[in-house]
Amino acid sequence: MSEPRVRRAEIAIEQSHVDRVYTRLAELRAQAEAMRTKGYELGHGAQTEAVFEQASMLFERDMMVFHANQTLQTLDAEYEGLVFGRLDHTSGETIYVGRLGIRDAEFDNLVTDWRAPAAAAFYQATAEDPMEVIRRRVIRCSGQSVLDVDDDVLIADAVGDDMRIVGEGALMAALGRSRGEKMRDIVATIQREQDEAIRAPWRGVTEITGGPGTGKTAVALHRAAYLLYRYRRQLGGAGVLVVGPSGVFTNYISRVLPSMGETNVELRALGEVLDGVVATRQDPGPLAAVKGSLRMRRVLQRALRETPPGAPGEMRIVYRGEVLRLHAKELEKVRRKVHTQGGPPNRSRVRAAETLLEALADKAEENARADGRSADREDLITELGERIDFHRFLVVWWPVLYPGEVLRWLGDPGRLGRAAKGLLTAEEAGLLGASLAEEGREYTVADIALLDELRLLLGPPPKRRRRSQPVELDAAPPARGHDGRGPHRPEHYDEYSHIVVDESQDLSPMQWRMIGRRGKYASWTVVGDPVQSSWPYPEEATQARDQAFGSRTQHRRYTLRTNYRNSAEIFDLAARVVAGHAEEGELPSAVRTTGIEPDVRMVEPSGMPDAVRTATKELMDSVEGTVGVICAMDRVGEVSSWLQGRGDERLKVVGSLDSKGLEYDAVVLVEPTELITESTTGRRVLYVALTRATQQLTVLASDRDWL
Ligand SMILES: Nc1ncnc2c1ncn2[C@@H]1O[C@H](COP(=O)(O)OP(=O)(O)OP(=O)(O)O)[C@@H](O)[C@H]1O
Repeated sequence: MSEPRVRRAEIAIEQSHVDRVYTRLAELRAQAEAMRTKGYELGHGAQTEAVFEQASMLFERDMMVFHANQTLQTLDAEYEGLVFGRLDHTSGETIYVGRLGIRDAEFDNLVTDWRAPAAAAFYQATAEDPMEVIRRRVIRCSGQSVLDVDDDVLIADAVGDDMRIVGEGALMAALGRSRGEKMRDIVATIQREQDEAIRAPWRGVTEITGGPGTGKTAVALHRAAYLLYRYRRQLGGAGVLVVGPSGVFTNYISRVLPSMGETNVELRALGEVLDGVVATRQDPGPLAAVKGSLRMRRVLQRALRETPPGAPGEMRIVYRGEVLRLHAKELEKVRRKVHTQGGPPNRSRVRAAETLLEALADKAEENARADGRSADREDLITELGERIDFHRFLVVWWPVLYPGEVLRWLGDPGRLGRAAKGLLTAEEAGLLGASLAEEGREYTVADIALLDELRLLLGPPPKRRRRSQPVELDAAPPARGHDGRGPHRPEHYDEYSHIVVDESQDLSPMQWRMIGRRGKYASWTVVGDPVQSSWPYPEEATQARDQAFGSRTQHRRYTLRTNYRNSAEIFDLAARVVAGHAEEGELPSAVRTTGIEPDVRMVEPSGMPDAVRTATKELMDSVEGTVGVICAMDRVGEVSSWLQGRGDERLKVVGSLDSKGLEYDAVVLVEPTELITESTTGRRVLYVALTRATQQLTVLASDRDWL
């Protein structure tokens, strides 16, 4: 038979199996529906009501509805190709691998879940170690139709006459496909080195490093799905948190887990970790470095111990006809004393009252001594402690403090000077003060870790006040879970059972503290690439990170070495830019060549708008998928205005730091030197931007300094 005919015949064979799977899926769906209906009926039938009042029956009914709903949710997930693989074993057994395990009415396997041990060979078998697999087949479907099949022969000698082989590489085909707005899952083509990291044991800390495009993000998400499948009992209830660098990024990856049937994972960007605030703005590099430094913890601690603005500078209270007066300095002393005793201020008001009463008693005794009288200390403390005017003073002098307001206090040069003394340089304090003093400012991503730190240092506000004033940290509720839907957890939930941190090389020490707080009992998967780091002080971050992991002793590390994203031509240019900034062997190797070299054009600054328009149009015409225009962070608005009127879903303008983790079919990179100078880590940011394109790259530069 000719190759196309063989292919058609093999597609037809697989189609008949896929048809059986979907028929069975429909049956299972109908059964689950029926079970749900029956569950509801159990509770409502009039004659059965008395019987079902019994708690155990009600429990049974609830479980029935719950399970039926869960099954329906799994069956209804948007599967992009439910069946995607087949293994033919030496024993003659054939198994199909898919996104979900399905059995027929006789309990025989129609599809094996990709995460089940029986499916591991699909990812791990190689020609050197075939694991008794003769042929591995990738089946590509669209909806319920089989489009193509692609085979790998692992034991050539065992291929019988009736076994036909087609195709020349599912991986290359997958890599060459155009990119859409959202990342796709890679279940059908996970590579062996990736599979090892995905299936690593769940306890302790699993670190996955590798260069750009090596699949770290994909691997981390597939690992989350795998862990939830294998260890649902241990992990499912408490939940899994995935933290990414930006909202653009979490949106980009938001489809991957649902496409594998997992909807119970919370995705949050670093600017959305704290409930109640969503920050998307980035600070300039040097300012972000100050805000992220561990020294900020001391600065914040000092700041919150100061007298709040607007607090009275003097206390006067009349006791038995005598005016007792505490001056500013005396009040300060009382405040210091309360703070020195420790404990968060929002939990210390009672202590503040007691200490204040003691100071008033001292004052009364002092006055009495001067007049040759005696004063009864106990009486005074009891009487004043019950007086309404004392309490009125107390609530303004020791008010409930909110993180947002304490952070704003540091916009005052006097307060900042005192809090930062000996901790920040004058230049650092200047940057910080100017940023926090801005009128009506929105929080930046780096502020969120400071607010979270303050939340802990201040302690929770009393419940009653909190209800009436819930928005001190700003109004909008954060996006939770996929598409804003997500598991419902209490505010400031900190008991996740597993935390995945993507682009971890960029977390500041303060951000590590923020995430660490949420993972006190968690195991971790931490993904990153030191060469792409935009954080200037790695030692400090390592220290904070180790603290976040706590006493977890199991630590395993996987390194991915193949770049699946960039064409070799594009990656060569990127690698040249970081040469000298990466250790030997730290850069991955790109496996795919396209024959299209990156196009580097010299352009006068005045001609840049035209050049950007031209290059963008060319790339939009020549690729099918997305085109990204990447520029320095502070030029996003300007560059977007050059492209106004080209409204197209496929086109995105993005700042250098926001391009982390994303990818496009083609990229126009504007003024590479600006990406180096805007940041404290210069070339690494440019390296990130240069490694975003899968097919084509055009660089527009007015100088050659970056090369
Ligand atoms: N085994 C695979 N099969 C198909 N596609 C893959 C595979 N591994 C990675 N890819 C694709 O390669 C691209 C890069 O993957 P991913 O974004 O996970 O890499 P990364 O290491 O996180 O990159 P970066 O560090 O640059 O953000 C994605 O489009 C991903 O789908």
